Amino acid sequence: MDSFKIFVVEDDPFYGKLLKHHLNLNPDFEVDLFTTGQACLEALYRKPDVISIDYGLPDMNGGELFARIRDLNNVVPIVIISGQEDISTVVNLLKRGVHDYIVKDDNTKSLLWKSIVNIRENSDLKVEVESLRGQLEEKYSFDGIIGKSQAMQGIYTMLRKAVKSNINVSITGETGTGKEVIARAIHYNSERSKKPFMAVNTAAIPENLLESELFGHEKGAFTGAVGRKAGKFEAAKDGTLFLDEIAEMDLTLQSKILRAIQEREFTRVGGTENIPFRARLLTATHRDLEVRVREGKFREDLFYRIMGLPIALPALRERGEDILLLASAFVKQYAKDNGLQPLKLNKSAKDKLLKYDFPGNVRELKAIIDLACVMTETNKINADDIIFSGLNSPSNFEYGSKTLREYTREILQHHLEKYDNNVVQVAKVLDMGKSTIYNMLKSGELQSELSR
Ligand SMILES: Nc1ncnc2c1ncn2[C@@H]1O[C@H](COP(=O)(O)OP(=O)(O)OP(=O)(O)O)[C@@H](O)[C@H]1O
Repeated sequence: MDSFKIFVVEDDPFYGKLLKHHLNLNPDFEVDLFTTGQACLEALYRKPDVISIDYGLPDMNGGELFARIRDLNNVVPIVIISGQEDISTVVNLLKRGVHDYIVKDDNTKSLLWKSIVNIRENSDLKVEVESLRGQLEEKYSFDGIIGKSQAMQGIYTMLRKAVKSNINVSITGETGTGKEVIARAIHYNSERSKKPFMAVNTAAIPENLLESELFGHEKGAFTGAVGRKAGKFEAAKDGTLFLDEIAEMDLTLQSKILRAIQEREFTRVGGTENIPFRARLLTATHRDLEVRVREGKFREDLFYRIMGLPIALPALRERGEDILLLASAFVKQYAKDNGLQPLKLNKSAKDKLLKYDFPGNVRELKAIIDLACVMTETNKINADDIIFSGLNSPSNFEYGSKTLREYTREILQHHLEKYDNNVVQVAKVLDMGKSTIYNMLKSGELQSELSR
């Protein structure tokens, strides 16, 4: 950790040395002593991390010195040490941005120590928060979305419109096309970027728990509701709420969502209080919602409410050479994450990728590339290293007389048993959307211990 630079301005040389000696007990503290305000001002170019000022200096009082420091450096935290008689003046200085004040008595040196430790911890935290924020913004900036194809250019145009307004956005696209990536990019590039982003995959949560997950519940609302809990609508505050797989929601819940959007308020399960809904709403589905409306499975009024700005993500097979851009980025990422020498795709591997139709889209491409990086024995990835996974492999059609759906069901059933019906784990191992598995469980096509 870097040393923490402290300026102590104290005209009494004995007392100054006492403070310096005490603070120097911390090996991370680097303390400089000044006996006049002027000397401190002249040293400001050395960028102290904190300045402690004695209020009664001979050449200017603490208030003046504070003001002159602020002219030159408007961030460095300042602590003022004063006698009893100056307290009211110093308290006023707190309102003008002085960080802390300490009355001169026997406790001064330990109080100063505590105050400086506090300031330091906060500044470390600030740096951490800023860097995390930076990482998030980088990850979900438009630059983080890979793709130059004509089809993606249209998406960027819509994205630019989405980030400039507050309109609801409905994202559609096959599984694995990047709907969540787009939702995050909208949030992190909008003026709400510093506010919460709450994502809920409505298909991944059992129906009987979903209402409470979305709207929260009061204590005792149902068996197991031991305390009051805020739902995602509340936790999103004035940030962004992303409802993924919205088409899967049942009709009763759809009407509750409609009320929250229309009236901009909702109630917790088991509660009566109206809670305001202030977040921006983004939704996504891999289904054709119009068809669901025609089938009577999705409310028409809700459909129009959430539609807002529709963004329809193209399937990967419609993005031409973006396949190679994404593949190269995933190869680079894999090598970086695993501390390997740079890896490259050779021409035969690229040709093989371009001929495949990627039913699992970008997610599937990533899984194929990760596997290829494991398979290769050199720093080149060849066609042989590109293996289309069990679920989507074209060769599977050639075996026996089963349909791909039947093979999928068998593989999933096997994995569910192997992983104790842990859907999240199975989805991860097979690198497929959780919702597909949940849907097959719901429809009875798959069986878990829980549903048997
Ligand atoms: N344009 C892109 N650039 C970089 N990575 C992408 C892009 N699109 C998708 N990905 C990556 O592909 C994977 C799947 O993306 P995501 O989860 O957003 O898809 P989805 O459409 O929401 O899937 P599902 O329908 O299953 O919920 C993620 O690892 C994501 O980071």
